[in-house]
Amino acid sequence: MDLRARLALLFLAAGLLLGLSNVLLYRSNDRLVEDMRWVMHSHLVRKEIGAVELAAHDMSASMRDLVLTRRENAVNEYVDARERMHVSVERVKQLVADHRAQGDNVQKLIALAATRRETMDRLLHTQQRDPAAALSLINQGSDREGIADFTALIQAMHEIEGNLLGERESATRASVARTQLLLVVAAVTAIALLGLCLILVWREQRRRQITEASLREAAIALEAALTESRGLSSALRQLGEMAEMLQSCQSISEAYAVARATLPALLGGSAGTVQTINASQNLVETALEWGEPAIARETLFAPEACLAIRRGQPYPPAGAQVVLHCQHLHDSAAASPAQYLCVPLSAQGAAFGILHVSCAGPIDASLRRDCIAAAEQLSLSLANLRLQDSLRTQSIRDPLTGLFNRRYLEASLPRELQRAERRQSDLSVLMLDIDHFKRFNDTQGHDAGDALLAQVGVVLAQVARSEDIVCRYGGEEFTLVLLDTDLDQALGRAEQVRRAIAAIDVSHRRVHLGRVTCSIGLASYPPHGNTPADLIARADRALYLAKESGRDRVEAARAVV
Ligand SMILES: Nc1nc2c(ncn2[C@@H]2O[C@H](COP(=O)(O)OP(=O)(O)OP(=O)(O)O)[C@@H](O)[C@H]2O)c(=O)[nH]1
Repeated sequence: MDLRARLALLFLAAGLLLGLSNVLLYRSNDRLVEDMRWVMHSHLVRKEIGAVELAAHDMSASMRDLVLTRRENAVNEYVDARERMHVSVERVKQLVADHRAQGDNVQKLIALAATRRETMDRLLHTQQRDPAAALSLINQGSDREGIADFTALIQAMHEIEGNLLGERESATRASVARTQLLLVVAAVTAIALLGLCLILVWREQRRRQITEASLREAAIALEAALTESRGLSSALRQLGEMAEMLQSCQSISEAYAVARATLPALLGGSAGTVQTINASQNLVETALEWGEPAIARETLFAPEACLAIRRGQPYPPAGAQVVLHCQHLHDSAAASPAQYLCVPLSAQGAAFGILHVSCAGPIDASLRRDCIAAAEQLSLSLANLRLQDSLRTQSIRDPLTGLFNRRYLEASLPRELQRAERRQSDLSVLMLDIDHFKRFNDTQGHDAGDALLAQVGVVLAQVARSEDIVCRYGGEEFTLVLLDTDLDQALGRAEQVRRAIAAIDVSHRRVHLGRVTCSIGLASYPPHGNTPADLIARADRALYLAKESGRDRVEAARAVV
């Protein structure tokens, strides 16, 4: 039942109760008025009986006064007392008409009063005719004839009326008490109902206040949710843009450029860095950074120094008490554990780096969420690009020496020749073969042969310029494409290579295997040909000549006639 219905019911009950108590009060009041009227009536009766007695007494006194003193005014006083007694007797008669006993007494009183008047009237006549005879009658007590009966009757009537008065006063007191009780009951009931109404209204008001407070809280929560949702949608949009851009990256450096451009805005208010574990898996290196770090950090550190890398999970964990700190952060991290976050960059469950952020204040839930989401995107993209890099490397590199393979040579030599043709520049091809490699293999073992090939690869990479293309052509044969290099320059470079190979002190499993030499044949564009096949064939033939001529030497192709 709602408040309005309850209040209506309560007011109805209050109305009924107050109406009932008013009716009872009204009736009780009527009764009280009636009782009081009867009390007044008894008082009046007693007063009139007293008036009759007084008039009778005055009649006797004035008669005696007349007879004894002959005072003229005494006659008038007698007449007045006589009249008063008559009037009072008549009044008493009217007043007690409702009461049988008093009614009977009144009849006697009328008779006795009449007798008293006759006795006194006779004495008055005697006084007027013969004062001495009147005096004699007074002295004989004639004036007191019937006075005893009269007085006794008056006493009896007084007593009856006194009893009646007592009863009526008791009834009046009872009426007063009843009325008072009713008044108290009505007042208490009214106060109780009023109190109940007040309690209901107060409870309703309290309920409304609570409802309003919860509505206000809900509105605040809604506003916060909206703000968070706006922030979330903005972060999602930025993350989406970053993911889209990362997808179009073809190299890790491009991915870092995208990350450098998007992370500062996405992780607003923070400073951060993306750091990756190097190929040797022993150092974490800085790939990119932004902002002024709130906590000083190392740019190069061991992977174990980062708890996020160790645990494979963001660190510090959300809401947990931080006891340990990442060792790549300086001591200030201990004083402000909530101000930094390291999120591992991982692929197939293995961490290959971290996204680290730090703030001047505590890192809030939304920044934490965005960091984790950004790290996921970066992980996916970087892992993908690393895989692509690795596949690309596998497809163009020789796994033993790390040099380009023959496939790469066959793809790049035509391109470089075209470019040389366009630029009208020179280009030379060196074919290099290790001397008596079979013998080396046979005497030192195949593994030692592999080690030698790897060392030759290292030396060739060292002596080559950055623009040179150094390939393992196959077996123990190597090819160097020297850009912008004419025949003379190529002869010089070839000699330099030969000496470098000859200088290798070959060792395998800490065992020195002696020296090794190589033979080199070279051909140049334009003098020896203008197609890759021509240049390779002529360089190969020059190599054959070098072998034939005793090995450990450089031979140039014969000029085309
Ligand atoms: N260990 C090792 N040996 C290889 C590899 N590829 C080719 N060989 C060996 O290289 C040797 C090449 O020998 P040959 O071409 O006959 O000539 P050579 O012994 O180098 O002698 P010359 O070229 O005449 O000086 C062969 O025994 C091959 O088995 C490789 O990847 N590793």
